[in-house]
Amino acid sequence: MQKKIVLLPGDGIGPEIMDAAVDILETIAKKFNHQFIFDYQLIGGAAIDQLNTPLPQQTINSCEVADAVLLGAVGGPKWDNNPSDLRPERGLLGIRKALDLYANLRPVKGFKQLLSASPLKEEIIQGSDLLIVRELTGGLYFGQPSERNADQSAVIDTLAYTRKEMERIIDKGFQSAQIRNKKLTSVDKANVLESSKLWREIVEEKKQMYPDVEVEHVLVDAAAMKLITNPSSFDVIVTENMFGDILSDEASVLTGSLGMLPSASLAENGVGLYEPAHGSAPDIAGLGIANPVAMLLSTAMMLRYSFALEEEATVIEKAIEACIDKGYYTADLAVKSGEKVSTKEMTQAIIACIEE
Ligand SMILES: NC(=O)c1ccc[n+]([C@@H]2O[C@H](COP(=O)([O-])OP(=O)(O)OC[C@H]3O[C@@H](n4cnc5c(N)ncnc54)[C@H](O)[C@@H]3O)[C@@H](O)[C@H]2O)c1
Ligand SMILES: CC(C)[C@H](C(=O)O)[C@@H](O)C(=O)O
Ligand SMILES: [Mg+2]
Repeated sequence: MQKKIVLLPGDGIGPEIMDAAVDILETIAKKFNHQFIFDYQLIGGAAIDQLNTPLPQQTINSCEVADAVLLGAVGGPKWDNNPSDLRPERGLLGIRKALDLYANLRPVKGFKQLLSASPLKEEIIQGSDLLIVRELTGGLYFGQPSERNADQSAVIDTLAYTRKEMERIIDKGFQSAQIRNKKLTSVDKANVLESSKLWREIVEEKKQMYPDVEVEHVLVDAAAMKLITNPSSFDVIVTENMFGDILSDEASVLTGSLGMLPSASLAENGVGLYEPAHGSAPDIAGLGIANPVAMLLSTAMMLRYSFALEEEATVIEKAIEACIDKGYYTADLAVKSGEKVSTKEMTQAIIACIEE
């Protein structure tokens, strides 16, 4: 199989974990006789530095004709004081919007060998396996107006959604539950927000179409609490953009580190962008110690969802698990025993397992 993949390393640890993804993809290509053609493009701070824009048109054009897109991370203190339209994060939001990547799937499944790496009690996280289905192209992130008034004495952000935007992500939530454990938790703030009231009505309407799925509504504040007191009560969580952003970082605690959480961002037309849930980790950038697992699990998701290469995806996931079983871990994981390794060493260990 021949596939063209756009690579957007971005900033901070982005290029370090992207190198890991490329090494793994080359190993998979060799083992299964595929050809992956890589097309490196700029996004985020790297693009601002070179082209004075966080999202060059060339990057959008390349993504539009690719079979899939892999993204590292964007952002960092260097650009934190830039005007809003020259922030690296604008590049990420822009590519999500340009490709209409409305459905962000963030699976949260811990490895049993890493139960002790979480600050939560092992008996609480044991058996937790959930999927956050986050709306990615609407809500507070994109609503207009979003601005300050002239004398800076007031500010407004807008939480806007159309019914259609809500319907398609809620459908994705139901469909995801159908192929998992058939339980859908819809998270909203319907006791306060008009947008959440419409959201809840749509979930109620839609549930007639998915009679095999059990549905519950949970307010976002309570959901935040339940996620770390009773995580195994969740199967699929569907929620709007901002709530999903916050809950997914919280959920990463179940796995021991934010560096373990992959994601897939999908459009209705089948286009997919794959990226770890974490950011550019400026505090450890350049040290060679970033955890590559979130990036590599995202790469496996790309093989599965965009290329239907189920076996290849499973080979990567199993190799990661085997390395964790052998005791390899990166510095972000607070495990008690094993061998602490660098990004490159972890990647090499995973490659060795794939080649076995
Ligand atoms: N998708 C993205 O590109 C994305 C996501 C989140 C944040 N950001 C951006 O990243 C920058 C830093 O944000 P932040 O510090 O709030 O969040 P962050 O996710 O970058 O880091 C939070 C903490 O987790 C650690 N961490 C994250 N990923 C790790 C990995 N793979 N291995 C080891 N440790 C890891 C970091 O070292 C840090 O201590 C900001 O500019 C932010 O806007 C980008
Ligand atoms: C960097 C930022 C714009 C982004 C978001 O909020 O969506 C990030 O936190 C994420 O979770 O992918
Ligand atoms: Mg986030």
